[in-house]
Amino acid sequence: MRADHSGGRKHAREEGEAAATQLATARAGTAYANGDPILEVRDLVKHYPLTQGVLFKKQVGAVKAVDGVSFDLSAGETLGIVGESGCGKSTVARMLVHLERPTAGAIRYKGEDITRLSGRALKAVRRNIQMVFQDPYTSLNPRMTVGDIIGEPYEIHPEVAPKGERRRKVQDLLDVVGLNPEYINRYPHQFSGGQRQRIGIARGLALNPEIIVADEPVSALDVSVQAQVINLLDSLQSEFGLSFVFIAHDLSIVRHISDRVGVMYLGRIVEIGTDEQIYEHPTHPYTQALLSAVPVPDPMARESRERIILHGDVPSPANPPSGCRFRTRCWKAQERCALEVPLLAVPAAFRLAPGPASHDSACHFAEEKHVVASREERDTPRGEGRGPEIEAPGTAVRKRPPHDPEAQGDIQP
Ligand SMILES: Nc1ncnc2c1ncn2[C@@H]1O[C@H](COP(=O)(O)OP(=O)(O)OP(=O)(O)O)[C@@H](O)[C@H]1O
Repeated sequence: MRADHSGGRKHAREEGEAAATQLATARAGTAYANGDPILEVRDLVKHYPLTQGVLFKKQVGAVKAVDGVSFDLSAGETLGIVGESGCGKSTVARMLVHLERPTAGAIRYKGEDITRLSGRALKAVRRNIQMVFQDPYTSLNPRMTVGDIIGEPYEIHPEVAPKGERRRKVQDLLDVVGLNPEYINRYPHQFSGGQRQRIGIARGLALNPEIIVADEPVSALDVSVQAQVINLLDSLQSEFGLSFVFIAHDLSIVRHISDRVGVMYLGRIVEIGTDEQIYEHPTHPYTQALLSAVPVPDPMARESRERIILHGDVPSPANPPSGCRFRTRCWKAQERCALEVPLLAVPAAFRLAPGPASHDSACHFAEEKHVVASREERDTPRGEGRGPEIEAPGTAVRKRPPHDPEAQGDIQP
């Protein structure tokens, strides 16, 4: 059934625009200038103890889920984090939003170490760093209305929206994410997957955060809906000056949205740089292998590229290899790789020759390899080497996401 809400749309839009201005103004006092590091993560570690025994538990080891991760996030930037399942991406995300306490390391927000904050100080910081979860089907409470779900954060932070203003604020947020504000009393099951993720995003925006940590926010969605949600995140970022940590295993999606990309393997970042550096000038063998596996729709480009097949499984994070963790699957591995942990830094070979290959890569034998089509190659017409892209009909980045009448037609009465 197609819901008709055209009458109230213009009014809702005007109100929504005012709301957007209000949200932006509310954050203006604390906003950092674009480019300043808003988040600095240093040597972050999360080890989960492995125990034995029922009555008397004895620690016999640890799952080294995250083992020395460092990166900066600049204001207004999107940092993508990619890697295979189990490499520690979600654990990093959970630590950033204080759902997990790090075993060691530091997270600095605007220069202040927030790692071990508690009580009021933690509450204040948490407001500014919000999370959007992976699965819109399970992350929304089916017994709560959309209005209650989006407005829930106001119970903990009533200073952001006093009781009398909450309904209006939630409606504004619905409008901001492209949903009809009149749907405020509906339940999650009455929405499609993409719409539910919009609801999750609206909840993430409720407290006017500066940083959004999005953990696989589109992995559970259909491809065409993925593009719509990505484009929504893109436009919200420009509108509210948000900084994103965007976690995903799909490299094409990460490229589409990220300014910089960090590649994780077995609890560590092995390579980090701008999207051009990582996708067009990767120097770490693991990044090259990951990129070589990205599906290429164009048959000619597909045939002409080299496919790197990695052998063996990812080792257990409870017992990672010595030295370089990737060495057991790496075709370049030598004795040194078992003995010395490669540092995440610009490799010596590229230090004196600045160029796109000159970026941080944790490999003793870092070497540039052209694996995916460059931007120019991708821009050439199909059939002449055009690479993968994300696009869905009618989803070009807009200043303000419109209500999506097609998707709203999905709503069940
Ligand atoms: N609470 C926990 N106790 C023990 N081990 C855990 C816990 N949470 C995560 N792990 C382990 O830590 C490692 C990293 O998990 P994490 O969920 O961060 O990986 P991921 O890269 O996000 O993978 P996915 O994409 O599948 O979610 C995995 O080996 C996982 O089994």
